[in-house]
Amino acid sequence: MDEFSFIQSIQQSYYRQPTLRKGVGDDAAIIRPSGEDIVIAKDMLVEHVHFIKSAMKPYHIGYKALAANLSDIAAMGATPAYYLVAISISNDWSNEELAEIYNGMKSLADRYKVDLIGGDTVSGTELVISITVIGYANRNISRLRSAAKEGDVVFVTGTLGDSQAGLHILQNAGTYKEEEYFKRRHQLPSPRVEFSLGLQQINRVALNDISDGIASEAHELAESSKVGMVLIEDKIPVHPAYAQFDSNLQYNWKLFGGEDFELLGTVSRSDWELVKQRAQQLSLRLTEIGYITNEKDAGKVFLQQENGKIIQLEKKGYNHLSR
Ligand SMILES: Nc1ncnc2c1ncn2[C@@H]1O[C@H](COP(=O)(O)OP(=O)(O)OP(=O)(O)O)[C@@H](O)[C@H]1O
Ligand SMILES: Cc1ncc(C[n+]2csc(CCOP(=O)(O)O)c2C)c(N)n1
Ligand SMILES: [Mg+2]
Ligand SMILES: [Mg+2]
Ligand SMILES: [Mg+2]
Repeated sequence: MDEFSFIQSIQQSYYRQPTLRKGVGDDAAIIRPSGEDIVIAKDMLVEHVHFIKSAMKPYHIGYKALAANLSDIAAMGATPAYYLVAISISNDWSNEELAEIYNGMKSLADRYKVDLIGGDTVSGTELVISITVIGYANRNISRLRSAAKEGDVVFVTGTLGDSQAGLHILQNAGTYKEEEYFKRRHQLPSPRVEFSLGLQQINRVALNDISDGIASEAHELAESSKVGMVLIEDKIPVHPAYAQFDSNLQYNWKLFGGEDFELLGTVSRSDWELVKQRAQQLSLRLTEIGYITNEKDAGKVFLQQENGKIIQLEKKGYNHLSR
């Protein structure tokens, strides 16, 4: 298969988004938006950095690449509409494996009615997938990291540490409880798009998705909003079978592990009930894990430990350029 037949093979036979004027097949795509804010995000997945062939099937790689991007759109309170895929492919990936990568993306794209409208294809030394996702957001709502205010409730969806626990299981043979659950959380993460869209009635919710670990994302919120944040350690939600792992691993994965793609947020106490209702309607676990303090702690995150002691949390997490 050559470059042109590959592009032919990945094209959608029809598009679902009404604002599309031109999709795949010209020098660029054209969208004619209808008055909402346009939200654009990009995230890459790189072989040996984000995945290794032994832990991730091609389908998982495509799925996770799009999930990471949809997660950023969810963290902005937006409705995803389009995606573009740039892919660099090395010789050790077969046509069938490439098709499976696209099938993984397609399954999430179908679920959210997101159209593939462009991209680029090159040969390279390893597999690199760079996705751009485009969505729409209501002009009157804010989901910015800078939106947190003193007195806000700090919440998180789902459970934390699962993805790194899954990677650990995939890399260390053994017997584990709920092995399939943890592997799935690593290979097929769920972007919290429906939950985020369910909050449209609330004007102000500060949101950030957890890609690098909650400690890192909590700092991004606190810095951006110029407030302090207190997280209560024993409220940080974990799966019941998480207790099987070494306690140091548990601590590190839930705070600094990343790739859970859950949403960390803050909202006023008066809107908190509505947020809880939305999660309940989706059967999504949602936990109050802390609160926002004032500007004298600007940019700082504290952890209230199980013994009651409060320590300052380091801005530590997955960091590509830490050397
Ligand atoms: N190489 C780059 N060039 C231009 N802007 C960048 C670059 N890398 C990141 N950014 C921008 O920096 C901001 C933060 O990006 P970052 O990738 O940390 O966010 P994220 O996608 O939420 O996190 P993660 O990549 O861990 O999922 C975004 O506005 C992003 O577009
Ligand atoms: C083989 C292998 N080793 C390590 C990891 C863990 N990992 C890689 S990138 C990342 C943070 C998110 O990346 P980004 O900041 O680019 O969104 C994490 C937690 C993995 N998934 N696979
Ligand atoms: Mg990013
Ligand atoms: Mg993000
Ligand atoms: Mg991201």
